[in-house]
Amino acid sequence: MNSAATTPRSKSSRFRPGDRRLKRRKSRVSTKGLYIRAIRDTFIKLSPQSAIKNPIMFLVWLGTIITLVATIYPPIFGPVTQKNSQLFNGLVTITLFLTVLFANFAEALAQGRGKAQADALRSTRTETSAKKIVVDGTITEIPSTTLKTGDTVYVVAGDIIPADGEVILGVASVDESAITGESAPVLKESGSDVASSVTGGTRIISDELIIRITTDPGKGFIDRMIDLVEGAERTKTPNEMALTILLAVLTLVFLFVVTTLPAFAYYVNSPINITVLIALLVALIPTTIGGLLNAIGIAGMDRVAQFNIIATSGRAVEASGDINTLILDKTGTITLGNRLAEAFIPINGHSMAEIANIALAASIFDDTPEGKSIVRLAEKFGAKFDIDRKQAQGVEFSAKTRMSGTNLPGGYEARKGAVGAIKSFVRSRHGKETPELDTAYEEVSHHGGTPLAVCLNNEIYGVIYLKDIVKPGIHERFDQLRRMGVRTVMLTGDNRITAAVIAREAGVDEFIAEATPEDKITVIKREQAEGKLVAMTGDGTNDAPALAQANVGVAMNTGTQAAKEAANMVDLDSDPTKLIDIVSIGKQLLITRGALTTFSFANDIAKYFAILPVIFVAANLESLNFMKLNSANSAVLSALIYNALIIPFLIPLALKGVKFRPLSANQLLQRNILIYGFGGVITPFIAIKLIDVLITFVGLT
Ligand SMILES: Nc1ncnc2c1ncn2[C@@H]1O[C@H](COP(=O)(O)OP(=O)(O)OP(=O)(O)O)[C@@H](O)[C@H]1O
Ligand SMILES: [K+]
Ligand SMILES: [Mg+2]
Repeated sequence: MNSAATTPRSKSSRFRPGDRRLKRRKSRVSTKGLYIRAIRDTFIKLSPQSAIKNPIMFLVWLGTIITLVATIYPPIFGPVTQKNSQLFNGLVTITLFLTVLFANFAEALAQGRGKAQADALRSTRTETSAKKIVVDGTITEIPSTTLKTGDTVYVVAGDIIPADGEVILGVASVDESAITGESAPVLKESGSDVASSVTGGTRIISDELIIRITTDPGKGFIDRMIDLVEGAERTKTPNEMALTILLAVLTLVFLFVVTTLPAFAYYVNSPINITVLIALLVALIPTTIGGLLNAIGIAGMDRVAQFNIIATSGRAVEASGDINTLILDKTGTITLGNRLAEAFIPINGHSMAEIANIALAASIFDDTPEGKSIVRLAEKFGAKFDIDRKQAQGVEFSAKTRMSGTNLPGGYEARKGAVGAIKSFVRSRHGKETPELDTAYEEVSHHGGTPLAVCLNNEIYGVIYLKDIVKPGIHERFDQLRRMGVRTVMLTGDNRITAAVIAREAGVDEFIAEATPEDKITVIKREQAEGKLVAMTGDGTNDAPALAQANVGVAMNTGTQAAKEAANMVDLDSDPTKLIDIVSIGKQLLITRGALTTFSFANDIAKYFAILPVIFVAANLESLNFMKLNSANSAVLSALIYNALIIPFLIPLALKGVKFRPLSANQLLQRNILIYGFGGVITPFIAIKLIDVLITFVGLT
């Protein structure tokens, strides 16, 4: 952390109480277009190269072809009976084909939104030319796609910034709506930690800038964003891999069972035909979750994108659902962050005028919002700075020194800062500390304010009260997190008392006061050593190592390139509280997948009971047919129709995610088993019975 952390970011300063600022990225595509595209992709996905990527559905696809052959030429797999009629084979074929199409459609629909977003992004990235500054200082125009890391370019109002980079000279306003969807221009200037990074594809709307390019062609932020929303880079996450393997193993087991059935059936004198065997196989293998698994993952990434967050990997999104510890800083994240000087408290017999004068002198070069507000307050008290500015020299604030000030002519040093920092400053100059200082500083701290001690050389004049307010609603959000089993740790450079007061008011579980930027990484490592997953936000260059170390590191879009590269998510709105939403989205993704897996497995039990009696009907195991389905054929068909229809039925749930409640992992598990496990067993019995009655009524079997 550095001075950047105390500067309200251009965007978070627009935070209004109660305003969640989670306006969603406006969808630039029509729903109709989305569906047309999804239907087209549904059929493209039937190609073998594409179909094989989903082994479960591929097996169904193979089964469809076999039953199709049996439909065209029924005697091919044995004598034609009523159980093996052309009509029955044909109906099974259609049902199986629909099953494959439904699964393809689910995936295509999930991908569709991302593809549409990618198209929109591509259209903003027109082929631009760049004004490259060459060694002798002259400018040559080259295509922006040939720019490399380290090149220097010149841009002027109206130009599109040709590639990602850092401003090295100039101040200008930039329209970043192409990436953030936010129309208000953002100020960019060199030297500033938070405002010096620019993104290729955005447009400069005033003044001019000189930019050093920080990415190679095709590797820029917008390129990465396109790859991501399009799903080009989507590799299966570890969780998805594990589930895919489980599903594959289950499928193999069922495949084995089903292929050994004919021998067994023959033994009990009840030969089975191939169509029924395939139907049984398809009913048993986990087609529901197999068909929806990819859609769930893609939709999770998409939900993150809708919150204006760029996640660089699906793994990060999932990890955010497993987070145990959330590290947040105080100023600007938990509090509103526009700390303003509220009062001066003179001590040691000094007057209000004296402290106001020294505070003014110590703040005259301080550009932080704190510094500026101190100047305003001091001037209200009639303080004046009548020394020639050129004779004085500013001492910039840093989170490490925790103070700032001005060196005045004649060797005078005016300083203000954290009480501990000023105490040691005064001590090093053989000044004395008084109990009055502690009284004043404790009073401010007990109000949750930040006390700044003011001194001139070795004499302390008093305390400035910087007022800061806990964001409304933050307490409830931490309560939610606690219910989800997530611990929150507040890290602040402020003193222990202030930290304790704010921590209590905000309801965080733990706080660390007088923290240096390095402490962030220490805390992360400590938590990780205990086997915990940690999430944090940051924006400064010195946050980069911690962002990289955290399991989920969210960089602010206003932050430096270093921070953005180290993080695995970038928040385009630069709202540090969004970390809380990210955790919720991740949890929802994991829960949705878990719920639908449970439902899928539970479903198969019922289908098994619907079909099994059919197979052993000749063996007089009629007692197995407790569902009293009309006929063998209608039982098989009903189970298959249910098996197909359940996929489109669950698509909305897979894409939207199951209703999310902030509960602990254990409570969630219990809830899910109850709803999706129990429901998953009951639903198909009822549905299959209904379908059986219906198809018998219309005379299909
Ligand atoms: N402009 C400033 N001049 C002098 N001292 C400052 C200034 N801004 C902050 N301080 C002091 O330095 C301390 C550390 O600042 P730092 O930015 O590291 O932490 P913070 O803003 O209090 O909390 P957080 O880390 O949550 O942002 C502050 O608590 C305050 O006492
Ligand atoms: K199934
Ligand atoms: Mg700060």
